[in-house]
Amino acid sequence: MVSEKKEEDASGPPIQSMQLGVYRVVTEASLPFNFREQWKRSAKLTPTVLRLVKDIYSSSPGLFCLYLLFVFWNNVVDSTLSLHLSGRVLAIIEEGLKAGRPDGPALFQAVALRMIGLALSAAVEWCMDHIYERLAQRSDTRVQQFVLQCKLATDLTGVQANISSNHIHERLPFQVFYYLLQGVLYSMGAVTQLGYVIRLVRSTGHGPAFTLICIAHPILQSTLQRVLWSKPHIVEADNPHFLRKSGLRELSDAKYRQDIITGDIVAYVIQEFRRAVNLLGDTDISSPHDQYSRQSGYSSHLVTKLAVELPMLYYAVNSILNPTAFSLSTIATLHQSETLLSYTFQSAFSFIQYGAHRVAGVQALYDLGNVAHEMKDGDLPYPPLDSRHEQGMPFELKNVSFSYPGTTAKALNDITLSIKPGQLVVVVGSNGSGKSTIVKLLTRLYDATSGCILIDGQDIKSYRIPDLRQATATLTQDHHLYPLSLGENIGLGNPARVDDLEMIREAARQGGAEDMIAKLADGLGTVLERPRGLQWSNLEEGEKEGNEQLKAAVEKMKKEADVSGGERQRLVASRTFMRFTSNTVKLVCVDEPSSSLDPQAEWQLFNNLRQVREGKTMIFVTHRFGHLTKHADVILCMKEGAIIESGTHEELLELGGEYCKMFNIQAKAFD
Ligand SMILES: Nc1ncnc2c1ncn2[C@@H]1O[C@H](COP(=O)(O)OP(=O)(O)OP(=O)(O)O)[C@@H](O)[C@H]1O
Repeated sequence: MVSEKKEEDASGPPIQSMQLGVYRVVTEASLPFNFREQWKRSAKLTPTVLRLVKDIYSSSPGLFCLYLLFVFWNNVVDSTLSLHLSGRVLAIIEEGLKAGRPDGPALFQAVALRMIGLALSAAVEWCMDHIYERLAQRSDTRVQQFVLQCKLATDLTGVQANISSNHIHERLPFQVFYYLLQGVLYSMGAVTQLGYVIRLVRSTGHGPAFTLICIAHPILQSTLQRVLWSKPHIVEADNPHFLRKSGLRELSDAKYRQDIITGDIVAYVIQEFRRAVNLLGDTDISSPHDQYSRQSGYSSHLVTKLAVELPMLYYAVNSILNPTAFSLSTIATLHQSETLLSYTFQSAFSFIQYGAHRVAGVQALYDLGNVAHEMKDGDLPYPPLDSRHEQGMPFELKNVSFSYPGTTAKALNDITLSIKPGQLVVVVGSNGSGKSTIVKLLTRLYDATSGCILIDGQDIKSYRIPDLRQATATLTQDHHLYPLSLGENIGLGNPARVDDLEMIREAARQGGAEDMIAKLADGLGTVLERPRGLQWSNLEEGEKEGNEQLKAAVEKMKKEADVSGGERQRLVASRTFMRFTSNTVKLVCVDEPSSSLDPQAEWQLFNNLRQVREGKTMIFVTHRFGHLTKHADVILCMKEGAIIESGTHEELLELGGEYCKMFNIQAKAFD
């Protein structure tokens, strides 16, 4: 079922949405060709093309020039030269046939020349392939470095606003460069081949009609065929039965095994899958691109097909009307030229159709470097030279409200609060009450939407961000292990001492990870999260059977060590202890890091953290009342983005409010 609907868009070209089977497809509406518009759009992309060419050139100037030379030879010179040399061989053969005696030396010379041409062409292609990969890899590395720098420099607000930048493929710039190069060369090739064909046709006494017939097929194909790839488009599967069927199919994934088995829902899943299939019926689920192409009607399909045979019809008609017009060798040469010309024109047209779209992809990559960083850096050093920060970082929050980027709901609502240097603050409250958010604002991962946060009487935004980062240690349950060695994972808590094994071991002891590291065969050298794609095999079990050597090779592949959730938390905690070795930390924020830790490990972790408390303000977010709340200088109890109670454990119990209620629920469990 196909339906098309045009939508007016205030800025940019109008868009149209259509239903193709189970997909909703939104594209730019097809407008009548407007040269000025096209020119304006292409001109906008010129700086991107120039930057792209400059980038590829700078990645290796020598290889770049050599590659251009070879590609020019291959696409422009070689094809026309091959036509000419093959044509000569055919002409000599034909003359020999007519005379009844072949001209041996001339034929030998022509064939030898054609062979030399072929050998040269193969050599150029071989070199081109090698240079292509080298040049491409150098370009990829530059792109990877650029993307890495841009992404690492992006703050959380930028990350949240730029979801699409995750899908960048490093080969894209080189592929587009190659594509543009091909486009230019195909166009040049088209001109030279056209020149050759016109000359050949003239020499046989035929006019431009035959030349037009040669290029009719590519022209008709590019104008009559509907190609979705040639325009910007969005595809979304929106058929509810198709979506349900896909969701149910995914339940066979290994990650759901345990839930499916324990839930005993196999029969339900199969029955629902069958139901979804029945409801979906014969609705087209094939690729939307194929469905879009199939929309070109039968007549355009037929016309395009017929156009391929036009030159043949021309020879046939001429052989009746004017039997001496074409010799067989001329027909063979013309047929060869016409095939080549048709292919070249087709490629040149496709370049014109897709070029702008592909360059826009590179533009999106370059735009990564222009992501506006919401987080503006200040110029005050931290800690201020004249302050009393030996005790820890002091805070003053004045009417602070905050909504996450792209949302309107207030995660924090009008918070006013004072934290003295060196205080141990414990934040408690129900899920979603804003506990983690407050920590994110104090560590300047986000800026308040309204109100202000002062450190030592100065706006948090006026301090230099790198100084604040160095003065802060965080430990949350959201931390991840890096795909690096365990030693680096811990050592990077203090990058300046990442190689100091003694310090790393001590941090591992404090974080409770010492014993688990000792159990691993590679110890601190173990890499837990191996970067994806570094080892794989496409062997089926049957292929290994009977081939002992292959089996042994597979067994030899490095098995990835794995650790439990609690052990991961211990490793991350060790990284935080390593951070303290920098002696710059004035604020420690610990956000519920103990969810997977056993009670002994949790108790040990908090004790070890309290032992390094000297000279640091400590903020703990927790759901568990016990070790921490008793030691807290102040407990903040949060609800719906606001602080509803604050005071010591005893004060809040006496108050008999929300904190007292939550404490009693936990205490009762042990009565
Ligand atoms: N990255 C985010 N984008 C949008 N909204 C968010 C984001 N993170 C949190 N929120 C929302 O902000 C509110 C406060 O969340 P926050 O994580 O601070 O709560 P919490 O008290 O720490 O909860 P929990 O006890 O469950 O960890 C919630 O409504 C949450 O849904």
